[in-house]
Amino acid sequence: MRTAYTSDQIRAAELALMATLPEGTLMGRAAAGLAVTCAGLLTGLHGRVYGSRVAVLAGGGDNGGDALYAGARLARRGARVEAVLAGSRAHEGGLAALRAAGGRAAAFDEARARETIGRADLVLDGLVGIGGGGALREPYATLAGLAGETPGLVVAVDVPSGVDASTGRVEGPAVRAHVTVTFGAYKTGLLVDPGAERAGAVELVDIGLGPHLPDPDAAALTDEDVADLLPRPGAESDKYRRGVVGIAAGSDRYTGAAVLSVGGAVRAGAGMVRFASAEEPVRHVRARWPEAVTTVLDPSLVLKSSLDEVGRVQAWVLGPGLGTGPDAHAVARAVLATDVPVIVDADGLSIVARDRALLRRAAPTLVTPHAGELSRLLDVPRERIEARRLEHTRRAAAELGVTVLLKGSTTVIAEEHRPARVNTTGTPWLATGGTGDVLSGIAGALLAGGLTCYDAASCAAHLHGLAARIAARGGAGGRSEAPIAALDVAQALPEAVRAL
Ligand SMILES: NC(=O)C1=CN([C@@H]2O[C@H](COP(=O)(O)OP(=O)(O)OC[C@H]3O[C@@H](n4cnc5c(N)ncnc54)[C@H](OP(=O)(O)O)[C@@H]3O)[C@@H](O)[C@H]2O)[C@@H](O)CC1
Ligand SMILES: [K+]
Repeated sequence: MRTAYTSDQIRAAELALMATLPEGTLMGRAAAGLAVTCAGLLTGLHGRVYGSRVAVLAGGGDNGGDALYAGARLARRGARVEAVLAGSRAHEGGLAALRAAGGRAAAFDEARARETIGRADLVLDGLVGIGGGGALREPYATLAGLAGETPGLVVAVDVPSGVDASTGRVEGPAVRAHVTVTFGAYKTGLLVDPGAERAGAVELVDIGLGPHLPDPDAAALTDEDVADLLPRPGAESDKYRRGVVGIAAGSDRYTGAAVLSVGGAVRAGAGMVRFASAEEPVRHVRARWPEAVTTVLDPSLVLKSSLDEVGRVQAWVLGPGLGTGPDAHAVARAVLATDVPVIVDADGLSIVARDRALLRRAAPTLVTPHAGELSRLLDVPRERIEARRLEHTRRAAAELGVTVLLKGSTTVIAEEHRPARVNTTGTPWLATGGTGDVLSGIAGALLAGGLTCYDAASCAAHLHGLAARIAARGGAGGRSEAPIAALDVAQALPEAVRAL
């Protein structure tokens, strides 16, 4: 598991560790690790460090200190290092070390900074780290913008400046890095968009913080974690032990969403899928997935909140393509009145956004909105949700008393009193119609198989992303990615499970 922490958690751990070490030890470790990564990148570019040009953007705090000390190490190896000092003060020891190693440094001047950054092979962003707060002030903001225009490689020190290390929030200009070298532990803001996307590839430098870290603020599951969590059938398994999932999805108008959701559940290993809907979607599901046991719902029975005719299920998926009219509302009411876990997705979310009381139930509930749907659930503008994904996912979990999976470039999962889970397995090709329906089916199968909402959501997001990548590459061994359809994602699920 890749665990991540807030700035405050890191700071507390650093204080505890620093108390056991001579002064400057931690910064020395950080700068040494940073310099090794930069040297590797420069060697990759030119075959050597000697003669390459490095621009150090140094803020007034210790983040600038790290960058200056690393610049000094590169200067000692023959790099031409120029530092732009952004603050009214600069880290004294770092600045002295850089100058002693033959590097140059000058206070910010826009024309000169533009030239220095424009010709650099590598720009080291040491403007602000975990001590940053709010939108970047000048001249930091201008420097972040100039770093964005450089043809050279951009390496962020600890976090890309302008990204909130604790949340991934970005307000105003922020550095977009190719590589972020982070110290001691991952910061949550490096895993959650928009911060994650600004960070590029993240490299962790161990400075000995491990024993002092508290429970994590967030975590991303690895393939091994998911393999351990996934329910696997044993010799004794029958369909009920593997999990029977009910899917209430589709309508005469939207039949595809139902086919995709059922496909996700079948391919993710449900013991059995019971599909309940109107006549037209039932016809489509039977044609595509003969494994599913279907029931054409009688609207008059559903109005009495009765799903008895469907048979026994261990979890429900509610919503894809369901519509939002009175019949759909009656189905939602009936499903949410059951005493088994329910996933509410798509149209189901529109229904509960209008009638939140439906979410007050004793059994666990998982909601799987994208930013627009969460915006309706929380009555918060979509842009605010996009900018503060983690915060709003957590808020929804607390306010609605459910587990929340927010879809997007990095999927975030929140449940009260648990670390947020972040999924990073996806591919941009996943952003296509119907993939969310497949995800709901996968999560349904896992929930019926006995996982909690928290684990079912995390594992479903992980597998969904892996399957999408496999589908986009035309198989686990493929190198380049190509467009995919939602059904391809469902079809690639077994290969994703095999690849774990
Ligand atoms: N502690 C340790 O053991 C270790 C810490 N390490 C390193 O220290 C880093 C933390 O250092 P830190 O605490 O000095 O804060 P830091 O990130 O440099 O920011 C403060 C500076 O930024 C400025 N500034 C802030 N917000 C701003 C804004 N919006 N816009 C513009 N400026 C803004 C602020 O300006 P001021 O408010 O003073 O005017 C001040 O100059 C950490 O990320 C890691 O790299 C490693 O060496 C490993 C050991
Ligand atoms: K930085």
